[in-house]
Amino acid sequence: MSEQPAQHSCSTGAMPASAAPYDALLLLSFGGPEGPDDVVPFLENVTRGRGIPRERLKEVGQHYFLFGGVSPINEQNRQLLRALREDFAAHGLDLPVYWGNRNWAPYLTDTLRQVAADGHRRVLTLATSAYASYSGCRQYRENLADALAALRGEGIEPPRVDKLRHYFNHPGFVRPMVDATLAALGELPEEVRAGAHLAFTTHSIPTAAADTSGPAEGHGDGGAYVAQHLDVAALIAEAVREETGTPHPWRLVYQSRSGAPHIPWLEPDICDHLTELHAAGAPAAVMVPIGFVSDHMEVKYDLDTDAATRAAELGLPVTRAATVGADPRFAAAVRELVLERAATERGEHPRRCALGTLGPSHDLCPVGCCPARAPRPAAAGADSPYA
Ligand SMILES: CC1=C(CCC(=O)O)c2cc3nc(cc4[nH]c(cc5[nH]c(cc1n2)c(C)c5CCC(=O)O)c(CCC(=O)O)c4C)C(CCC(=O)O)=C3C
Ligand SMILES: [Fe+2]
Repeated sequence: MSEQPAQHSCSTGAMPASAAPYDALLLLSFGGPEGPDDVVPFLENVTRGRGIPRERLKEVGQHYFLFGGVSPINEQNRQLLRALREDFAAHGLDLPVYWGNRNWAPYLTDTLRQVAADGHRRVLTLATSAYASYSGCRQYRENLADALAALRGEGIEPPRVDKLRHYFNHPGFVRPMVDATLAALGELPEEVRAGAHLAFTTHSIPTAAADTSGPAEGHGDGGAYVAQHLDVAALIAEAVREETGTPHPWRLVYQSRSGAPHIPWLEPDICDHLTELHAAGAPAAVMVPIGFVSDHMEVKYDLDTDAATRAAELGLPVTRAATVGADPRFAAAVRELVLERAATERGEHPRRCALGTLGPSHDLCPVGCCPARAPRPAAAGADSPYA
């Protein structure tokens, strides 16, 4: 797919670069350890009250120690922050960008305290998860509610917080992944390239969470999480076919499973899938981590180390496509989404850009969207206890 920014853009040229009524953007992410001493406290933060088996935690700790105790995710977010600030400045959008995490410094509550101290009253949130699910959406909304409650407890009047719609099907998210898939195909030996399978991969979640992902009225169709990923996978596979003239077989597969073995999670696992592909005579595969926004630990360990080792044992040539990371097209997409939502909040009717079959996602998560097993207050949705 060629680079045609004008065609990719969903904002009209005449649209003023005004984010009003918003006065700040919050980049909200997972967080990760920055050294060996951080690993265990980080994992304690992640798993507090979440019932993850001890064996799994030891294993995950080892993944981090293999990389010197440093997760790539914080550096990825620093790069995304820079890309967003550069893009906003280049387009005359005067909107400060803050960064806060769920599980490690800079912690969300500290960031929102600073946002309030800087005098900002309406904050729009960009979460580093593109899809609907409890882990990727409502849990972040619960974290926002907790942070707002903490500020109230300190006598600080917290800002009003909204969250950008899911961006999985925005061209600024999909098109960099098309290019990355083409690049990863190009890294395969030429003689196996044309027959290569595309393994689109995302985080496995419990099937019960997948089935109830997205708005309550959509439950029953298998949930928004899988449907959204299938739409993105089909878009990328089709764009790759147009570009290469070759229809590469593809499948949506899963990785990074945790939880007790008797609880069903989404399958097949990427490693089992590679084994099956090899047994079925596939000459090669490209792993495309569409479920993730940056090349963080789930990508660097679970794909580049674990799945790559399995492929090497099998003798199956495998490459891995890059995630969008700080791609300027993704930064531009965030700007478009900010301007779109700001216009909607002002009562205007902006163009809402989306590729694929599902259409643009909702701005406000309705009541019952991606429900938690144990209900807790969640901000930035129709059931938010905050104005
Ligand atoms: C859907 C989803 C995303 C994608 C959306 C998003 O990006 O939000 C995601 C991202 C990430 N998950 C991450 C790390 C971990 N996730 C865990 C555990 C879990 N993830 C789950 C789901 C997801 N996770 C679930 C259902 C669990 C089990 C129970 C629970 O806790 O809900 C655990 C505990 C041990 C383990 O089970 O592996 C860790 C350490 C990191 C940081 C990587 C780094 O450091 O670079 C990132 C970006
Ligand atoms: Fe996770």
